[in-house]
Amino acid sequence: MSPSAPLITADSISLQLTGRQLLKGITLELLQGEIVTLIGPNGAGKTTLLRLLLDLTKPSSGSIWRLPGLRIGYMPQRLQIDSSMPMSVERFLLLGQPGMDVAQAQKALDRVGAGQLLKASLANLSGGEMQRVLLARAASRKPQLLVLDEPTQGVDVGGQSELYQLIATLRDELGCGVLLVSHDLHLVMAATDRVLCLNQHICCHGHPEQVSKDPAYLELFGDKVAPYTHQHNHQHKLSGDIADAGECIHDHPKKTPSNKK
Ligand SMILES: Nc1ncnc2c1ncn2[C@@H]1O[C@H](COP(=O)(O)OP(=O)(O)OP(=O)(O)O)[C@@H](O)[C@H]1O
Repeated sequence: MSPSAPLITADSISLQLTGRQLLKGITLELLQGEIVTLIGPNGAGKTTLLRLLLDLTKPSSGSIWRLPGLRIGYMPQRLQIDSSMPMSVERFLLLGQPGMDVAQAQKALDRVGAGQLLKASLANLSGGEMQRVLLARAASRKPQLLVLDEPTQGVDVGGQSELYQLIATLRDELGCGVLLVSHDLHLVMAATDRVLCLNQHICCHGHPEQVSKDPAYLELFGDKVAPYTHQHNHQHKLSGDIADAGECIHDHPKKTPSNKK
């Protein structure tokens, strides 16, 4: 497979659930070896879009193509752990992963700088340790695509930069594509190839450096490299729907959201 072979292609996908339009007209391409970051405000549909791409939910319209036999490593946004049920990190890494042995579990932890945690109890991990263990599990089966839903949740700012650096290193080592959801645009800028800004539809997209000079981007994010605040010049109803019948009043880049430069 060539370094930039398509892994997943979505063509005009939309999703309506219980009468609400959650996603509208999303077209995107995920390529091998590329880190794509999905940003957007709470409730923008980021997790919902991941679920569609992972084939956990079907779109109401549009189509999604996946590379046949695509191996995906998924890191969920949060993991509910019942503290009354003790589970070691080792057991968690082996659980539901047939063919994986303790040596491979150790290697997966070493890869994310958490080798010392093999025998630790999952319930006692710090926020940063837990994110590394989740990342180790997602990356443990040589995925062609890593899908990471807010991988730095609960991690302090210094730890967040380290984690993003680690994700870029994993991409280089595994040669996989990466799709990650993040709220902290300023931190992911350095470790991402392409940004997709989602608010039910794709508001803007492109290479971070190109996008950071793009008037549409500046209109959305301002020109400060500061903690990410999301601003739109269109209104959303309480339901989350766009008030003006789905039409944006800001200009959209003409390119399709692929990495065609
Ligand atoms: N199964 C469902 N049925 C109905 N509505 C849903 C369903 N799943 C999600 N939603 C709604 O879709 C919207 C988008 O949710 P989603 O979790 O995708 O947002 P998000 O961008 O990931 O948000 P956050 O940044 O807060 O994690 C929300 O308003 C949510 O309530």
